[in-house]
Amino acid sequence: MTIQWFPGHMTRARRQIEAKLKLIDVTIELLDARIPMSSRNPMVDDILKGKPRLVLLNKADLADPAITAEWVKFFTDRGLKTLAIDANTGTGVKEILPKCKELMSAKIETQIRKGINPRAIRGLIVGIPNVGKSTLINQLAGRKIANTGDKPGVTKGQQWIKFGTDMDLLDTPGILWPKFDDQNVGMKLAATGAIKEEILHLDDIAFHTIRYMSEYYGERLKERYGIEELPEDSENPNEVIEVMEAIGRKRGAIISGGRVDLEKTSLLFLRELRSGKLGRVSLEVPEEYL
Ligand SMILES: Nc1nc2c(ncn2[C@@H]2O[C@H](COP(=O)(O)OP(=O)(O)OP(=O)(O)O)[C@@H](O)[C@H]2O)c(=O)[nH]1
Repeated sequence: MTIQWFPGHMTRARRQIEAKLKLIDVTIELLDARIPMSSRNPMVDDILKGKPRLVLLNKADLADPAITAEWVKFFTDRGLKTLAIDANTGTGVKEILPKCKELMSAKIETQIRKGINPRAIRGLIVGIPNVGKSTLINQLAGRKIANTGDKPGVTKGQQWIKFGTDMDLLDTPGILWPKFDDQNVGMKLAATGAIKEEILHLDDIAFHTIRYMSEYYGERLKERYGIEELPEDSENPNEVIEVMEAIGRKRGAIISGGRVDLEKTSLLFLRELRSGKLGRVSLEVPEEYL
C-alpha cells in the first residue's frame, strides 16, 4: 500500500488506534526485523499509552540472524518482551500466546484469587504498512481473514478472531506511520519495499543500500557480482558508484556508448536484494541507537 502521510491522516490513524485500545488488553507491535527502528513509529510509546506490549520482529527469515538476535536483546533490555518471527511460514508464532499471557499474568492471578474466571486476553496488532500485519492475523487464525489494505479512514465492522481459547484478536490491525521526514529512514523503508520506490529515486535507494552493504556485507557483493575492489571509504560517493557500475556491467545493464545504466542496475539490484538472492541482510544495527 502506498501512503502519503499528511497530518490529517496521522490524526485520523491515531484516533482509530485509540478507539481500538479501549477494547483490548495487550498490543502486539510488529516491526520489520531488517530495519526495526526505521519501521517503528516514532510516537509509538505515546500512542499505545503504556498498554502491555509485545514486540515482534517480523520477516526474520529475510534478516541477518545474528543481527536479529542483537535486536531482540536491544528491545528486551528496554523492558519490552520481544520475539523474532516469520509470519509467512509461522516460525516463532507459537510463542506469541505464552508471551501475552506473561504480560497479563499479574491481572490473571488477581482475577483467579478473587474467584473470577479470567476471560480471553484481547489483543491488537499494530504496525506500519506492509510490515506483515494481515499475514500474521491470517497465520494466527489458521485461515484467511484479514485482507491487505485496512485503509485509515475507512470504517469497517470489527470482529474478534479466536486465537485458541485464551486469546482473541481484533481482525483489523492498527496502522501506524513510519518516520517520513528522515531521508535515511526513507531509503531503508524503500529498500525493503515498505514504501513504493516512486516516492524516492531508485538510484538513490540502491546507492544507499550498496554503500551500507559494502561496509557490512562486502563479501556477498564480491561473490555475487564478481567485484574485485570494495570501497576503501564508503563515504566517498565515487567509490560506491564504481561498485554500482560493476554490478551493472555484471548484469548487462549497458546503454549506448558502453555506459552503465544506473537506473536499470538499481532496479535489478533491489529486486535481487528483496528476493533474498543476496542472502539474509539487515540494514541497521542496534549500535546506531545506543
Ligand atoms: N518473507 C516474508 N514476507 C512476509 C512476512 N510477513 C509478511 N510478508 C510479506 O509482506 C508483504 C506485506 O504483508 P501484509 O500482511 O500484506 O502487510 P500489512 O502490514 O498487512 O500491509 P498493509 O495492508 O499495507 O498495512 C506480503 O507480500 C507478505 O507476503 C514474513 O515474515 N516473511
